[in-house]
Amino acid sequence: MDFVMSCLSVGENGNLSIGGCDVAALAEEYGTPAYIMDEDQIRENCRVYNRAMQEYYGGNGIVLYASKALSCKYIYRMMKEENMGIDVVSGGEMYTALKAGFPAERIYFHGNNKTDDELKMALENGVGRIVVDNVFELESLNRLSGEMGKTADILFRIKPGIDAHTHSFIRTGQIDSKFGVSLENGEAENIIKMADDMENLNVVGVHCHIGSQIFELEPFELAAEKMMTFIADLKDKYDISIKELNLGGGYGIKYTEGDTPIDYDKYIQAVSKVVRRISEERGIPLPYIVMEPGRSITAETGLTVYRVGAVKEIPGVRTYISVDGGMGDNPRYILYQSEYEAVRVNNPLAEKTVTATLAGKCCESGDILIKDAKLPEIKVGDLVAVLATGAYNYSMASNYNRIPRLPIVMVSGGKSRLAVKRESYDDLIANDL
Ligand SMILES: Cc1ncc(COP(=O)(O)O)c(C=O)c1O
Ligand SMILES: N[C@@H](CCCC[NH3+])C(=O)O
Repeated sequence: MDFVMSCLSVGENGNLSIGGCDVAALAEEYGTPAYIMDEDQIRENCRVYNRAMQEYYGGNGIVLYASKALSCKYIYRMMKEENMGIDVVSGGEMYTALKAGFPAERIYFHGNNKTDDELKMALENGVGRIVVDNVFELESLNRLSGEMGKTADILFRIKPGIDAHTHSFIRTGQIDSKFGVSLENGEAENIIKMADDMENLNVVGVHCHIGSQIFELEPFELAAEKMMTFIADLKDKYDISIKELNLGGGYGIKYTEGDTPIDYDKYIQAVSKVVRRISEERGIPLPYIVMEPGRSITAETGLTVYRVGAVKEIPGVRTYISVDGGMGDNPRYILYQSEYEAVRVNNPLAEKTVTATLAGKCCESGDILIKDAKLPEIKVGDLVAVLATGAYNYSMASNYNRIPRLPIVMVSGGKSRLAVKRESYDDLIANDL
């Protein structure tokens, strides 16, 4: 039996090990609960994408890390070192990246309701691209750019009308979505024509993102086909040249044994064939390609280690194993009924003889990490690791019940260090007046 995360192994002492570090020793050193991430694996994932960009597009493009998956200064510094760009979706993410010294020109600013202050911040700092979502934003951006004496390089977020098979909350490419303008009814075409006449804006590209945790090739190929056709139509009809095509992220990862992600390399190869074919057929130059993977860069590189505080067997009904974290550090079950796998830190490959629900410590019945998890015998005091929590956990964490947020421990080559400190009770009251 294997782990769902390839960076895990079993150490000589029989404990779970990540990036050459004993998880029990890390739990001792940094306390529980804690996120533990394999830095080398994050870097390798970036390199897989950068190599694919080189191989299939001859390097004519950029890979952005969609930093909503996990945003902190440490990771932005890593992304800079790995020659990645980043996607930010709020003033807060942008601020964090800039404070980490991330180069502004490699930042793409997304969002369906950017405030004037956020747009000004992007313009002031020379953020590389602003991905415009709607006509109101377009007008604000043109006005603000004029007032500030700047020209903004923009892309448009477009709904290509593709319904990828994933949880309805994380689908974004279909017509009924709050994100972007739609291809179908001429909305996209109209807004681009409008922007083309605006003095302070430079229309550089188009963007789509069809959803997240997608396991199929076809929706990506279809999106690329629709977007390339749209680019060619704009050229034919209005002589508008779109130089940049941003195809978003969304590649699925392995949370449980049942998940069957495709090699990222294969997605990129398949999509590049579509892009090249339409470029030839329609006689338009190959656009500069942008990709925005988030989850697939960090999810499988991280785990969350918890300590068990209570085991409650309700005869004939269910057994609850309660740990010292929960929906505050991982809200994905309560939001999407997401599935995870957990292992006992000691002897993690022991036979799974127990079915029990791994519950959090929040005052909420739905505060569950894994419903009916398959586990080995677990007793109070044991350490349990929930796997593949490296994306959309820390970044979606809350202080519900005034529980301090967890630290992020990075491991690399058998050594560990803190990327984010554990919040203290004083941090919790720091803004209380
Ligand atoms: C615009 C945009 N780009 C990229 C991503 C990253 O998606 P994923 O983490 O699924 O790769 C998202 C999130 O779904 C997004 O909204
Ligand atoms: N936050 C989501 C995905 C949304 C992606 C952002 N558009 C998750 O945890 O799966």
